[in-house]
Amino acid sequence: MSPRKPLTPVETARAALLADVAPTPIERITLADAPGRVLAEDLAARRTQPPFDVSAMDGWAIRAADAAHPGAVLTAIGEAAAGRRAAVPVAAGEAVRIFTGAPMPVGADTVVVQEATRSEGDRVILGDAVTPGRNVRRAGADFRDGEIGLTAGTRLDFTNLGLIAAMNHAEIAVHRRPRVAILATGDELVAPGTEPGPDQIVASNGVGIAALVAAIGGVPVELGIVADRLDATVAVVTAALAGDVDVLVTIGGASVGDHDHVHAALGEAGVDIGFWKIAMRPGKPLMLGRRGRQRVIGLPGNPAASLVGAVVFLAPLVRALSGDRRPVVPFERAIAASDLAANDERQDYLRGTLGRDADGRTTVRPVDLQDSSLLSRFAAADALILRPPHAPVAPAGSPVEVLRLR
Ligand SMILES: Nc1nc2c(c(=O)[nH]1)N[C@H]1C(S)=C(S)[C@@H](COP(=O)(O)OP(=O)(O)OC[C@H]3O[C@@H](n4cnc5c(N)ncnc54)[C@H](O)[C@@H]3O)O[C@H]1N2
Ligand code: MOO
Repeated sequence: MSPRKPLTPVETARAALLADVAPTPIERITLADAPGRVLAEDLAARRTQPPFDVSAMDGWAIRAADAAHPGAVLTAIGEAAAGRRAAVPVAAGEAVRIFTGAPMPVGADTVVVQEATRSEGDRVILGDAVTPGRNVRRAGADFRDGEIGLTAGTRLDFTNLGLIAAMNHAEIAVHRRPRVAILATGDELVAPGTEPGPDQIVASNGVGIAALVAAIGGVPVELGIVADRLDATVAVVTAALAGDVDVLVTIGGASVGDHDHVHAALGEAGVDIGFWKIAMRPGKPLMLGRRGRQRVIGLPGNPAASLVGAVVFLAPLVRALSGDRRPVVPFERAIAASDLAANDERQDYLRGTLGRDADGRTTVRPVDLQDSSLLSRFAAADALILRPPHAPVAPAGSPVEVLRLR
């Protein structure tokens, strides 16, 4: 046997995967369809907000100079409400009844909250002296006409869609959702809900991968299960790549056994495999390839290897194809709640559960069993704990890097 080729470091493989991703073509959508999508253009305000000075409170619009002394008495001359400005300007000694969101009347510069006043007929009696400009929101305080409010590459959600609406865009340009075909391979697999034969199991990885793809804004395209035969695998892969998919994900058959045909099948289907065998655990036999603008990710069959491979490679790829300029979600700091063993040359992604210590710091504890076949332990985890290659023992209490799964 030939000596073993060194495994490719995760970061090397991922950098190559993401280096020249061209985002999918642009389409225009309404704001109702926008959550989870990524803006494909810089978006400028089509108006100034607020468009005029507005009152921040219910009260009286006055000239501050009239309230330089406590107990000043003014004459009420009209009303201004949100959507309806006062008909008359405010002159010295006058006040306009005003409500939150109403345009400031001409002549007035300050709003006195109603709780600080008393009125008798058309007389308004003020309390303490007021600060000029108080309770007035200036025109343009939020944004001005022509200003860029959001830049291309921004992922759209509840925090920024209101801004787009307020800037008066009803439609926006986004990148089309990346289409991700998902193909399971293996004679042992049957679809969920069917009765497995004596030596079979239920295919489960594709379900989780489809859910991940959908959650990050892609469109999963289920291709079902192909048998462990080279000709059948070549046929399905070729047909899949002839379709309108941006990414093909295969599951299983990635290793070196006599029934692992994916590497050969991808080659026969014209896929150029740039990487096979990554220095990671789980997920070592993972493949990264391309055919023209289409990308192929060959995930290993063990469930945790499939899902971790999808988190580490597929999710950033789908985000990058969507136009997201920060496709790799950074790990965050947590405190190990138990001792972590020293690591070998494969970057480890331990399944773990998050918690909090007495000081309010985020803690993480590996689940009891880390075998890559265990779906129950993956479902129990809410984070991956990163153990870099050759990391020394990390005693309980040491800082570690984690990635939240939910
Ligand atoms: N001699 C070696 N053997 C193995 C190596 C190695 O380096 N040398 N690597 C091991 C590692 S690491 C992994 S991971 C597995 C991956 O193997 P494959 O990608 O070829 O996966 P399969 O053999 O097809 O399946 C492995 C396991 O996963 C189950 N499976 C497959 N697909 C699904 C699915 N869609 N849903 C649920 N479960 C699935 C399958 O039944 C097997 O039990 O190789 C090691 N071997
Ligand atoms: O990727 Mo394999 O599941 O590490 O054992």
